[in-house]
Amino acid sequence: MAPHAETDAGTANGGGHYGNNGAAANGAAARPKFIVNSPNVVYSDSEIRSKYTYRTTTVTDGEDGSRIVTPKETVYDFKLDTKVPKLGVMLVGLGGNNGTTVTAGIMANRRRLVWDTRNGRQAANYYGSVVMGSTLKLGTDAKTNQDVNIPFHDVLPMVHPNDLVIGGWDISGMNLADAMDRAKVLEPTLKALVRKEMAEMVPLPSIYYPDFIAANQEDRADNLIPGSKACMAHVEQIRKDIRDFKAANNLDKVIVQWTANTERFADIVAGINDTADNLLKAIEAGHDEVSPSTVFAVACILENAPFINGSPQNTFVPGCIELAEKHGAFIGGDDFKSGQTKMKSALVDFMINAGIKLTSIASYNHLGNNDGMNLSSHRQFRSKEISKSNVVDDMVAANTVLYAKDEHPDHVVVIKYIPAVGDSKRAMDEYSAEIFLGGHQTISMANVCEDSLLASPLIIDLVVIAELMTRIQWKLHSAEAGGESAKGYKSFHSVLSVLSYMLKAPLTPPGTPVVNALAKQRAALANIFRACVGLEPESDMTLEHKLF
Ligand SMILES: NC(=O)c1ccc[n+]([C@@H]2O[C@H](COP(=O)([O-])OP(=O)(O)OC[C@H]3O[C@@H](n4cnc5c(N)ncnc54)[C@H](O)[C@@H]3O)[C@@H](O)[C@H]2O)c1
Ligand SMILES: O=P([O-])([O-])O[C@@H]1[C@@H](O)[C@H](O)[C@@H](O)[C@H](O)[C@@H]1O
Repeated sequence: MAPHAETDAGTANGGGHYGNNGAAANGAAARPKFIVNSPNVVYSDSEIRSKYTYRTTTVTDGEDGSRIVTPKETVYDFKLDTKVPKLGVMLVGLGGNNGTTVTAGIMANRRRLVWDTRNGRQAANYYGSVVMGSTLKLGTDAKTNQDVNIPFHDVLPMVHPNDLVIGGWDISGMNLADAMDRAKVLEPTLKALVRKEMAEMVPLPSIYYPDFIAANQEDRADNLIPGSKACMAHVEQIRKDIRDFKAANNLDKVIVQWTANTERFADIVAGINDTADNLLKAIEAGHDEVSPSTVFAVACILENAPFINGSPQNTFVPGCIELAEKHGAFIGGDDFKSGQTKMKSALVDFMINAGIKLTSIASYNHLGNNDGMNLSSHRQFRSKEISKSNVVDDMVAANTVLYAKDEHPDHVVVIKYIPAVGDSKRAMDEYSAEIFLGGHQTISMANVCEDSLLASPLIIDLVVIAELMTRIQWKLHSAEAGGESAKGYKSFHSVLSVLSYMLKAPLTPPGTPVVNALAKQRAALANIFRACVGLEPESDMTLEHKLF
């Protein structure tokens, strides 16, 4: 049977979000899916303003060694621009497994494609995207007293992924149809339906500094901007590419995301990449310790295009973070958290918060895609080993009942390259723990992760949420703030730690703690968006079901 063409204009991806596909993408203000009935929330044609009381608890040491716990309230004013922009996303590594998969996936959803598989007809979907595939609790039904849950995408006006305009760069000049074949991720029947559109897409030439990725990547490097180490010409070319892409597609904004190969870590060198000024000088001087990903990040910061790093290398050297802060540009990273590590962060969260003393984690996987081949080189593997290992640190440190200071579970990360399995990574993990009265619990897990089908929805979430964050501003409520400085609204800090749910090694503003616990990361995301429309955090206390 021939691949099924597009379904009729069904509702698969219609309504159910702010406006219809595209309707809100022309910069028009999106119609809210719900109205908050509160004196603290004011709606206008282009904004939602809310007054939000943020309640925390400070702990101080009492005189007798006790602890004094003081509830604290900070009143904020939030301002949300409800105009959903026409958004472009430029992927570095567009021709890779993730790049081709996310591009074809958005095409399939936009056209509501249905194709044949050996298990029957398959319709396009956005499963695995927290924004498009999950819900959050809005409140309790006044009549039935039951939870009312809404699509996550409906909580605030967000770009719909069907409306994204995609482009990007790759050191491989292969068109996306051939690159999709090279990736070996998608069903032939789906590929047939998007082949024509994919074949028309060819990645822009990119910068290639051989020392930063595995030597085994050299064969595909045939689409290059001249020059094998950092220089300002590279920064300016990338900036021009962003401007040209924005103009050619009549875009309001562009977000850039690194889904290119994992690089080795860059050495942090005083006088080279430790400050913004030194980093720019180092690029001007052609210093060979500046990586391609850092050059892309600098170009995006200077072009005011949010830049997200989906790989584990330390793209955001201190000078890069300082540059983003100076320019008020947004950055986020690092390393998509797609399958094995997402499971790890959830399982460790459960075990440690259940009072089970996790004593060791053996985290092995093998995969056979090009990412795996790149990671078969030790220096690139080391970047990944770090991001996959640090993901439990906060949960362990928070439980001083189970762990003494600086005590932590043994944790080994192994990644092997086995071409035969392709993109279908096999993860095998063993979690050993001590339980009651000297007992032991061992959890052994096999987890087959189709890496690009798991990572692609994260690429979408990172883009949609990062764009939304550019439209949220805050200030201390005037009654609290007093001085002139409180009168102007500010954006969130340049480092978008709110993206942590999608990332293995969340980048946070300098000096702030890293949270890896998966439930906390998702709660932070949902509750920050609730606060933007004046709603309290979801506490799950459900006193209404307990006190009567
Ligand atoms: N589940 C996942 O797939 C997953 C999860 C976490 C992180 N990642 C990371 O995402 C990245 C991409 O994964 P993938 O499976 O798509 O890998 P891939 O090797 O298939 O694709 C990477 C692409 O980047 C290109 N490239 C390399 N250097 C470049 C440069 N300087 N400029 C432009 N393009 C460049 C390569 O030619 C290739 O097409 C990897 O770093 C991987 O570690 C993937
Ligand atoms: O599934 P996950 O741990 O989140 O992430 C994946 C790793 O398990 C795998 O080893 C690596 O090759 C991929 O690039 C990705 O990082």
